[in-house]
Amino acid sequence: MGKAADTALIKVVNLGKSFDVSEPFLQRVVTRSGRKIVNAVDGVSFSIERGTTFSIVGESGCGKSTITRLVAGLDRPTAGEIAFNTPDAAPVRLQMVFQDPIGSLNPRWRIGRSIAEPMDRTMDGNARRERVGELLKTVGLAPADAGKYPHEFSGGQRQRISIARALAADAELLLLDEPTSALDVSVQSQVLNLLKDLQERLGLTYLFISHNLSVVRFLTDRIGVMYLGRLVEEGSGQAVFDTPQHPYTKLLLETIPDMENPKRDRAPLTGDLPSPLKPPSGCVFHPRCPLAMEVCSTVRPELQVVENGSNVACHAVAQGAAMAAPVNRYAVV
Ligand SMILES: Nc1ncnc2c1ncn2[C@@H]1O[C@H](COP(=O)(O)OP(=O)(O)OP(=O)(O)O)[C@@H](O)[C@H]1O
Repeated sequence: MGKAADTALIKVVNLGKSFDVSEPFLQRVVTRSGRKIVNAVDGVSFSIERGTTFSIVGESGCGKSTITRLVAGLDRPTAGEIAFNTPDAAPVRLQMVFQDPIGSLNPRWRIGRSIAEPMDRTMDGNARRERVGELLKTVGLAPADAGKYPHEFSGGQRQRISIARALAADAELLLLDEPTSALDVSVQSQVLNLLKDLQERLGLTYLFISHNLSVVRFLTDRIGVMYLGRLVEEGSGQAVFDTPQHPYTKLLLETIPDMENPKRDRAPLTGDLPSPLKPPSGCVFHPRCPLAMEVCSTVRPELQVVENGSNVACHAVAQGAAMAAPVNRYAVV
Protein backbone atom coordinates (compact mmCIF):
# COMPACT_ATOMS: atom_id res chain seq x y z
CA MET A 1 0.00 0.00 0.00
CA GLY A 2 1.42 3.38 -0.99
CA LYS A 3 0.83 7.03 -0.20
CA ALA A 4 -2.11 8.87 -1.77
CA ALA A 5 -1.01 11.90 -3.75
CA ASP A 6 -3.83 14.39 -3.13
CA THR A 7 -6.15 15.40 -0.30
CA ALA A 8 -8.03 12.10 -0.20
CA LEU A 9 -7.49 10.02 2.94
CA ILE A 10 -7.74 6.88 0.85
CA LYS A 11 -7.28 6.28 -2.82
CA VAL A 12 -8.15 2.94 -4.41
CA VAL A 13 -6.82 2.37 -7.91
CA ASN A 14 -7.81 -0.51 -10.21
CA LEU A 15 -8.37 -2.80 -7.25
CA GLY A 16 -8.83 -6.46 -8.02
CA LYS A 17 -9.35 -9.55 -5.89
CA SER A 18 -9.86 -13.02 -7.28
CA PHE A 19 -10.40 -16.23 -5.35
CA ASP A 20 -9.38 -19.63 -6.63
CA VAL A 21 -12.35 -21.85 -5.81
CA SER A 22 -11.19 -24.81 -7.91
CA GLU A 23 -11.76 -28.37 -6.83
CA PRO A 24 -8.68 -30.29 -5.64
CA PHE A 25 -6.29 -31.27 -8.46
CA LEU A 26 -7.16 -34.99 -8.53
CA GLN A 27 -10.87 -34.26 -8.63
CA ARG A 28 -10.32 -31.86 -11.52
CA VAL A 29 -8.43 -34.60 -13.40
CA VAL A 30 -11.28 -37.08 -12.80
CA THR A 31 -14.03 -34.65 -13.76
CA ARG A 32 -11.90 -33.06 -16.50
CA SER A 33 -12.78 -29.64 -15.20
CA GLY A 34 -10.57 -26.58 -15.19
CA ARG A 35 -9.70 -24.09 -12.51
CA LYS A 36 -12.52 -21.93 -11.14
CA ILE A 37 -11.71 -18.32 -10.41
CA VAL A 38 -14.11 -15.81 -8.86
CA ASN A 39 -13.30 -12.19 -9.65
CA ALA A 40 -14.90 -10.74 -6.52
CA VAL A 41 -13.53 -7.25 -7.22
CA ASP A 42 -12.50 -6.27 -10.73
CA GLY A 43 -10.77 -2.98 -11.57
CA VAL A 44 -12.43 -0.80 -8.92
CA SER A 45 -11.19 2.77 -8.38
CA PHE A 46 -12.44 5.44 -5.98
CA SER A 47 -11.12 7.88 -3.43
CA ILE A 48 -12.51 9.22 -0.16
CA GLU A 49 -11.84 12.75 1.00
CA ARG A 50 -11.03 13.09 4.70
CA GLY A 51 -14.13 13.71 6.82
CA THR A 52 -16.56 12.43 4.17
CA THR A 53 -18.52 9.25 3.49
CA PHE A 54 -18.17 7.01 0.45
CA SER A 55 -20.86 4.37 0.16
CA ILE A 56 -20.72 1.22 -1.87
CA VAL A 57 -24.09 -0.28 -2.74
CA GLY A 58 -25.15 -3.30 -4.72
CA GLU A 59 -26.81 -6.69 -4.44
CA SER A 60 -25.48 -9.47 -2.28
CA GLY A 61 -22.33 -11.00 -3.80
CA CYS A 62 -21.29 -7.94 -5.83
CA GLY A 63 -18.02 -7.59 -3.89
CA LYS A 64 -18.76 -4.99 -1.21
CA SER A 65 -17.41 -6.95 1.77
CA THR A 66 -14.34 -8.01 -0.19
CA ILE A 67 -13.46 -4.34 -0.78
CA THR A 68 -13.86 -3.62 2.94
CA ARG A 69 -11.59 -6.55 3.83
CA LEU A 70 -8.97 -5.34 1.34
CA VAL A 71 -9.08 -1.79 2.72
CA ALA A 72 -8.82 -3.19 6.26
CA GLY A 73 -5.74 -5.18 5.22
CA LEU A 74 -7.42 -8.49 6.11
CA ASP A 75 -6.94 -9.72 2.54
CA ARG A 76 -4.33 -8.88 -0.07
CA PRO A 77 -5.41 -7.51 -3.45
CA THR A 78 -4.56 -9.55 -6.54
CA ALA A 79 -4.39 -6.33 -8.57
CA GLY A 80 -4.28 -2.58 -8.07
CA GLU A 81 -3.40 -0.45 -5.11
CA ILE A 82 -4.86 1.08 -1.95
CA ALA A 83 -3.05 4.22 -0.83
CA PHE A 84 -3.56 6.17 2.39
CA ASN A 85 -2.66 9.82 2.77
CA THR A 86 -1.59 10.20 6.39
CA PRO A 87 0.91 12.66 7.93
CA ASP A 88 4.44 11.23 7.68
CA ALA A 89 2.96 8.14 6.01
CA ALA A 90 1.87 6.83 9.43
CA PRO A 91 -0.40 3.77 9.30
CA VAL A 92 -4.03 4.79 8.92
CA ARG A 93 -6.06 4.25 12.11
CA LEU A 94 -9.05 2.27 10.92
CA GLN A 95 -11.71 0.20 12.63
CA MET A 96 -14.50 -1.98 11.32
CA VAL A 97 -18.10 -1.79 12.50
CA PHE A 98 -20.08 -4.89 11.56
CA GLN A 99 -23.73 -5.68 10.98
CA ASP A 100 -23.98 -7.83 14.09
CA PRO A 101 -22.00 -6.23 16.92
CA ILE A 102 -22.65 -9.16 19.26
CA GLY A 103 -20.05 -11.14 17.28
CA SER A 104 -17.34 -8.55 17.93
CA LEU A 105 -17.98 -8.13 21.68
CA ASN A 106 -16.73 -10.74 24.11
CA PRO A 107 -19.91 -12.03 25.83
CA ARG A 108 -18.01 -12.70 29.09
CA TRP A 109 -16.52 -9.22 29.34
CA ARG A 110 -18.28 -6.21 30.81
CA ILE A 111 -18.56 -3.74 27.98
CA GLY A 112 -16.30 -1.25 29.77
CA ARG A 113 -13.47 -3.76 29.34
CA SER A 114 -14.29 -4.30 25.64
CA ILE A 115 -14.28 -0.57 25.00
CA ALA A 116 -11.02 -0.06 26.93
CA GLU A 117 -9.24 -2.91 25.15
CA PRO A 118 -8.03 -0.98 22.07
CA MET A 119 -6.97 2.06 24.16
CA ASP A 120 -3.42 3.25 24.55
CA ARG A 121 -1.70 0.80 26.95
CA THR A 122 0.20 3.59 28.68
CA MET A 123 -3.01 5.06 30.15
CA ASP A 124 -3.51 4.22 33.83
CA GLY A 125 -6.64 2.50 35.17
CA ASN A 126 -8.42 5.67 36.26
CA ALA A 127 -7.77 7.49 33.01
CA ARG A 128 -9.06 4.47 31.08
CA ARG A 129 -12.25 4.29 33.18
CA GLU A 130 -12.80 8.01 32.70
CA ARG A 131 -12.28 7.71 28.93
CA VAL A 132 -14.69 4.74 28.75
CA GLY A 133 -17.33 6.85 30.56
CA GLU A 134 -16.74 9.75 28.15
CA LEU A 135 -17.03 7.48 25.13
CA LEU A 136 -20.24 5.91 26.44
CA LYS A 137 -21.69 9.40 26.79
CA THR A 138 -20.45 10.30 23.30
CA VAL A 139 -22.46 7.43 21.81
CA GLY A 140 -25.57 8.19 23.87
CA LEU A 141 -25.14 5.64 26.68
CA ALA A 142 -24.45 6.17 30.39
CA PRO A 143 -21.01 5.80 32.03
CA ALA A 144 -22.60 3.31 34.47
CA ASP A 145 -23.35 1.00 31.49
CA ALA A 146 -19.64 0.08 31.51
CA GLY A 147 -20.41 -2.54 34.17
CA LYS A 148 -22.99 -4.41 32.10
CA TYR A 149 -22.56 -7.40 29.77
CA PRO A 150 -23.37 -7.33 25.99
CA HIS A 151 -26.56 -9.40 26.40
CA GLU A 152 -28.03 -6.71 28.67
CA PHE A 153 -28.24 -4.27 25.73
CA SER A 154 -30.54 -3.98 22.71
CA GLY A 155 -29.18 -4.35 19.14
CA GLY A 156 -29.03 -0.58 18.65
CA GLN A 157 -27.23 -0.09 21.97
CA ARG A 158 -24.73 -2.81 21.08
CA GLN A 159 -24.04 -1.02 17.80
CA ARG A 160 -23.40 2.16 19.83
CA ILE A 161 -20.93 0.16 21.96
CA SER A 162 -19.05 -1.06 18.89
CA ILE A 163 -18.86 2.55 17.65
CA ALA A 164 -17.50 3.59 21.09
CA ARG A 165 -14.91 0.83 20.74
CA ALA A 166 -13.85 2.18 17.34
CA LEU A 167 -13.48 5.65 18.88
CA ALA A 168 -11.45 4.19 21.77
CA ALA A 169 -8.93 3.03 19.19
CA ASP A 170 -8.74 6.66 17.99
CA ALA A 171 -9.91 5.58 14.55
CA GLU A 172 -9.91 8.15 11.74
CA LEU A 173 -11.45 5.80 9.15
CA LEU A 174 -14.47 3.64 10.00
CA LEU A 175 -15.38 0.75 7.73
CA LEU A 176 -19.11 0.40 8.22
CA ASP A 177 -20.23 -3.00 6.91
CA GLU A 178 -24.05 -2.95 6.83
CA PRO A 179 -24.00 -1.36 10.32
CA THR A 180 -27.77 -0.92 10.58
CA SER A 181 -29.09 -3.91 8.61
CA ALA A 182 -29.86 -5.97 11.70
CA LEU A 183 -31.75 -3.12 13.40
CA ASP A 184 -35.40 -2.04 13.38
CA VAL A 185 -36.07 0.92 11.09
CA SER A 186 -36.58 3.39 13.98
CA VAL A 187 -33.32 2.28 15.62
CA GLN A 188 -31.50 2.41 12.26
CA SER A 189 -32.13 6.14 12.00
CA GLN A 190 -30.82 6.72 15.54
CA VAL A 191 -27.55 4.91 14.75
CA LEU A 192 -27.22 6.76 11.42
CA ASN A 193 -27.82 10.05 13.23
CA LEU A 194 -25.12 9.17 15.73
CA LEU A 195 -22.67 8.34 12.92
CA LYS A 196 -23.46 11.62 11.17
CA ASP A 197 -23.06 13.60 14.38
CA LEU A 198 -19.72 11.93 15.19
CA GLN A 199 -18.47 12.62 11.68
CA GLU A 200 -19.30 16.31 12.04
CA ARG A 201 -17.75 16.56 15.50
CA LEU A 202 -14.65 14.41 15.01
CA GLY A 203 -13.99 14.70 11.27
CA LEU A 204 -14.22 10.92 10.79
CA THR A 205 -14.03 9.34 7.35
CA TYR A 206 -16.45 6.52 6.51
CA LEU A 207 -16.49 3.73 3.97
CA PHE A 208 -20.09 2.60 4.23
CA ILE A 209 -21.29 -0.54 2.51
CA SER A 210 -24.91 -1.49 2.18
CA HIS A 211 -27.28 -3.32 -0.14
CA ASN A 212 -29.88 -0.66 0.72
CA LEU A 213 -29.67 2.64 -1.15
CA SER A 214 -32.20 4.35 1.12
CA VAL A 215 -29.95 3.76 4.16
CA VAL A 216 -26.85 5.33 2.62
CA ARG A 217 -28.68 8.40 1.32
CA PHE A 218 -28.85 9.96 4.76
CA LEU A 219 -25.14 9.78 5.39
CA THR A 220 -23.28 9.70 2.12
CA ASP A 221 -21.25 12.25 0.18
CA ARG A 222 -20.44 9.97 -2.73
CA ILE A 223 -21.83 6.63 -3.84
CA GLY A 224 -20.31 3.79 -5.84
CA VAL A 225 -22.81 1.35 -7.33
CA MET A 226 -21.33 -2.12 -7.81
CA TYR A 227 -22.46 -4.98 -9.98
CA LEU A 228 -20.65 -8.32 -10.11
CA GLY A 229 -17.32 -7.01 -8.88
CA ARG A 230 -17.32 -3.82 -10.96
CA LEU A 231 -18.24 -0.21 -10.30
CA VAL A 232 -20.97 0.72 -12.78
CA GLU A 233 -21.69 4.24 -11.50
CA GLU A 234 -19.88 6.58 -9.13
CA GLY A 235 -20.98 10.07 -8.22
CA SER A 236 -22.17 12.48 -5.57
CA GLY A 237 -25.09 11.23 -3.45
CA GLN A 238 -27.30 13.90 -4.95
CA ALA A 239 -26.41 13.06 -8.56
CA VAL A 240 -26.90 9.32 -8.05
CA PHE A 241 -30.26 9.77 -6.33
CA ASP A 242 -31.66 12.65 -8.37
CA THR A 243 -30.29 11.88 -11.82
CA PRO A 244 -29.17 8.24 -11.83
CA GLN A 245 -27.57 7.26 -15.15
CA HIS A 246 -26.77 3.55 -15.25
CA PRO A 247 -29.78 1.28 -15.94
CA TYR A 248 -28.75 -0.85 -12.93
CA THR A 249 -28.71 2.17 -10.59
CA LYS A 250 -32.17 3.14 -11.85
CA LEU A 251 -33.51 -0.34 -11.24
CA LEU A 252 -31.93 -0.42 -7.77
CA LEU A 253 -33.67 2.87 -6.98
CA GLU A 254 -36.91 1.34 -8.22
CA THR A 255 -36.64 -1.32 -5.50
CA ILE A 256 -36.92 1.34 -2.79
CA PRO A 257 -40.52 1.50 -1.55
CA ASP A 258 -42.45 4.52 -2.81
CA MET A 259 -43.82 5.92 0.45
CA GLU A 260 -46.09 8.43 -1.27
CA ASN A 261 -47.59 5.97 -3.73
CA PRO A 262 -47.03 2.40 -2.51
CA LYS A 263 -49.30 0.82 -5.14
CA ARG A 264 -47.60 2.42 -8.12
CA ASP A 265 -46.36 -0.02 -10.77
CA ARG A 266 -42.61 -0.04 -10.96
CA ALA A 267 -40.13 -1.75 -13.24
CA PRO A 268 -38.83 -4.69 -11.19
CA LEU A 269 -35.19 -5.73 -11.09
CA THR A 270 -35.74 -9.11 -12.71
CA GLY A 271 -33.42 -12.08 -13.13
CA ASP A 272 -30.79 -13.42 -10.79
CA LEU A 273 -27.28 -12.10 -10.37
CA PRO A 274 -25.23 -14.21 -12.85
CA SER A 275 -22.67 -16.62 -11.40
CA PRO A 276 -19.43 -14.77 -10.63
CA LEU A 277 -17.66 -17.92 -11.86
CA LYS A 278 -18.99 -17.29 -15.35
CA PRO A 279 -19.60 -13.56 -15.66
CA PRO A 280 -21.33 -12.40 -18.86
CA SER A 281 -19.01 -11.10 -21.58
CA GLY A 282 -18.79 -7.39 -22.35
CA CYS A 283 -20.93 -5.45 -19.89
CA VAL A 284 -21.66 -7.83 -17.01
CA PHE A 285 -25.14 -6.29 -16.62
CA HIS A 286 -26.24 -6.80 -20.25
CA PRO A 287 -28.37 -9.98 -19.72
CA ARG A 288 -30.60 -8.06 -17.27
CA CYS A 289 -30.41 -4.67 -18.95
CA PRO A 290 -33.48 -3.10 -20.58
CA LEU A 291 -31.20 -1.03 -22.84
CA ALA A 292 -28.80 -3.78 -23.96
CA MET A 293 -27.43 -3.35 -27.47
CA GLU A 294 -25.21 -5.62 -29.51
CA VAL A 295 -22.01 -3.95 -28.38
CA CYS A 296 -22.91 -4.59 -24.73
CA SER A 297 -22.35 -8.34 -25.04
CA THR A 298 -18.88 -7.96 -26.49
CA VAL A 299 -17.17 -4.77 -25.24
CA ARG A 300 -16.63 -4.00 -21.58
CA PRO A 301 -17.73 -0.40 -20.93
CA GLU A 302 -15.32 1.78 -18.98
CA LEU A 303 -16.34 4.52 -16.52
CA GLN A 304 -16.84 7.84 -18.31
CA VAL A 305 -17.77 11.23 -16.91
CA VAL A 306 -21.29 12.24 -17.93
CA GLU A 307 -23.20 15.52 -17.83
CA ASN A 308 -24.24 15.41 -14.16
CA GLY A 309 -20.61 14.82 -13.10
CA SER A 310 -21.03 11.11 -12.32
CA ASN A 311 -18.78 8.41 -13.73
CA VAL A 312 -20.81 5.77 -15.58
CA ALA A 313 -19.84 2.52 -17.30
CA CYS A 314 -22.59 2.02 -19.89
CA HIS A 315 -22.56 2.00 -23.70
CA ALA A 316 -26.19 3.17 -23.86
CA VAL A 317 -25.53 6.13 -21.57
CA ALA A 318 -22.40 7.00 -23.56
CA GLN A 319 -24.56 7.04 -26.71
CA GLY A 320 -27.19 9.19 -25.05
CA ALA A 321 -29.81 6.43 -25.06
CA ALA A 322 -30.42 6.41 -21.34
CA MET A 323 -33.92 5.89 -19.97
CA ALA A 324 -35.73 8.99 -18.72
CA ALA A 325 -34.68 9.51 -15.10
CA PRO A 326 -37.28 8.09 -12.71
CA VAL A 327 -39.11 10.41 -10.36
CA ASN A 328 -36.91 10.87 -7.32
CA ARG A 329 -38.34 8.93 -4.46
CA TYR A 330 -36.83 7.19 -1.50
CA ALA A 331 -37.64 6.09 1.98
CA VAL A 332 -35.79 8.09 4.58
CA VAL A 333 -35.15 5.80 7.50
N1 LIG B 1 -12.88 -16.14 0.73
C1 LIG B 1 -13.58 -16.32 -0.40
N2 LIG B 1 -13.39 -17.44 -1.15
C2 LIG B 1 -14.08 -17.61 -2.29
N3 LIG B 1 -14.99 -16.75 -2.78
C3 LIG B 1 -15.22 -15.63 -2.08
C4 LIG B 1 -14.54 -15.36 -0.85
N4 LIG B 1 -14.99 -14.17 -0.37
C5 LIG B 1 -15.91 -13.73 -1.25
N5 LIG B 1 -16.04 -14.60 -2.28
C6 LIG B 1 -16.93 -14.45 -3.45
O1 LIG B 1 -16.70 -13.15 -3.98
C7 LIG B 1 -17.94 -12.57 -4.41
C8 LIG B 1 -18.16 -11.25 -3.68
O2 LIG B 1 -18.42 -11.53 -2.30
P1 LIG B 1 -18.64 -10.39 -1.20
O3 LIG B 1 -18.87 -11.05 0.11
O4 LIG B 1 -17.54 -9.39 -1.29
O5 LIG B 1 -19.99 -9.71 -1.73
P2 LIG B 1 -20.98 -8.73 -0.96
O6 LIG B 1 -21.46 -7.76 -1.98
O7 LIG B 1 -20.34 -8.17 0.25
O8 LIG B 1 -22.15 -9.71 -0.55
P3 LIG B 1 -22.99 -9.75 0.81
O9 LIG B 1 -23.79 -8.47 0.83
O10 LIG B 1 -23.82 -10.98 0.65
O11 LIG B 1 -21.98 -9.85 1.92
C9 LIG B 1 -19.01 -13.60 -4.14
O12 LIG B 1 -19.24 -14.33 -5.31
C10 LIG B 1 -18.39 -14.49 -3.07
O13 LIG B 1 -18.91 -15.80 -3.16
